[in-house]
Amino acid sequence: MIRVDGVARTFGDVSVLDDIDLRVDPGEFVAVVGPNGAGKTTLLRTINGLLDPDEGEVALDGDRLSDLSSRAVSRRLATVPQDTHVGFSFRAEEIIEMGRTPHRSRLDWSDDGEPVEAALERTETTHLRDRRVDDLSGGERQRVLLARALAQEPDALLLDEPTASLDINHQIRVLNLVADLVEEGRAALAAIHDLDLAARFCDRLVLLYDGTIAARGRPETVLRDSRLADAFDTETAVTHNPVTGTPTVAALSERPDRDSHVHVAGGGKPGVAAVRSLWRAGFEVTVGPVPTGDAAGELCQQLGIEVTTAPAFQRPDDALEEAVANARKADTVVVTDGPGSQFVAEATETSAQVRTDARKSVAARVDGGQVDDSGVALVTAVLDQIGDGSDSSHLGKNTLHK
Ligand SMILES: Nc1ncnc2c1ncn2[C@@H]1O[C@H](COP(=O)(O)OP(=O)(O)OP(=O)(O)O)[C@@H](O)[C@H]1O
Repeated sequence: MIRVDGVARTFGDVSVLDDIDLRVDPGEFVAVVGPNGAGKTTLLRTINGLLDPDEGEVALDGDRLSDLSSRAVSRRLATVPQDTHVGFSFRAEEIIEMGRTPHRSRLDWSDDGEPVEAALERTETTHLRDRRVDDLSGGERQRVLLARALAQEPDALLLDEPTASLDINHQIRVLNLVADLVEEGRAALAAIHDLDLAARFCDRLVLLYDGTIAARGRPETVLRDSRLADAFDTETAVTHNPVTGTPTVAALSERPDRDSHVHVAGGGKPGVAAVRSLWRAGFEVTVGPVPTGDAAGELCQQLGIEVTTAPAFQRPDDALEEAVANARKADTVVVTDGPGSQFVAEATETSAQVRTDARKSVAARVDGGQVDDSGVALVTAVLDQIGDGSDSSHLGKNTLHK
């Protein structure tokens, strides 16, 4: 088990890690995620003893790292580094045999070779055993270093970007292998840039940002945490991969900042198209009511947009009241011909308050409620409606679909 207690580390006067607490139990695969320079490698190097923390301590199976010899640490913990350059022209098999060093006594260098054979097999590198490591591709070298870590027969694994040089097939194979090793009772901590892979294979994510752990927990929770956008300095949308069923994250390009609020009435395909284009164009958007489980409602949840929902085929009294309140606050209301829109249309058409308060009335009935794929016509109509024609002229597919 890996335990990190109150670890701090500075380089010069720059604090890279500050009061980090972390625990990885046997049978757990944890990913450290975070932007470039967040301190992921520094954290891993502090855990394997290559760097001393300025404050705090690291323990392996309850023993303080500072009390263990480097051989003792290497018997418990193996590292697959980010930089796979070895520096000497060894054969792959010789590199993997180095993983046995912590287990050999100084006098007896005999070894049954079984762990090396097993490591070659599990990492599918047997065919590379006689090749010189500096002739191998980056991905092949990365698998050889994973094999060296396995030959070490550790209880815990540290992996720094283990899939960085791997093709999509080997990414999955290597992470499946790590997941299998974890299921056999090891603990694994990996710095992983690819949030989708981290979410798919790891039990927990730890978001490292600004020297501290900004969020931690199950992948779905961390990836939906608002601090993810701060950490990566970009808005993100989290959806579910229909094949793996695990979260997938899209970084979104910067939205223009428009100080206008649009309420969208109606879900389904027209609602999705309207929400997507208005959101991308930078409006504050509210939506509703839409039927429970509606695609527009799901999109809103992924984008963090306020949406009111109600069971289909029922008059959505409470949801309608809320939606009309949002429509009343909005600068304009877009009524699409998606499900649920008729209620707001009725309410806004009969509500003098909505008509007068929101500059309001029902604003954009673009193409009879249909929204074209690019959304340009809709966004232009909304800008015209609220008297903000300033930059509608350059709105094009690219602006809206980045
Ligand atoms: N030996 C060092 N001397 C000075 N600064 C260092 C040293 N090692 C790391 N740093 C700095 O510490 C910060 C964290 O680096 P680190 O490599 O841990 O980040 P990372 O999260 O692994 O980044 P990446 O995702 O780019 O691999 C960076 O600003 C880096 O420049």
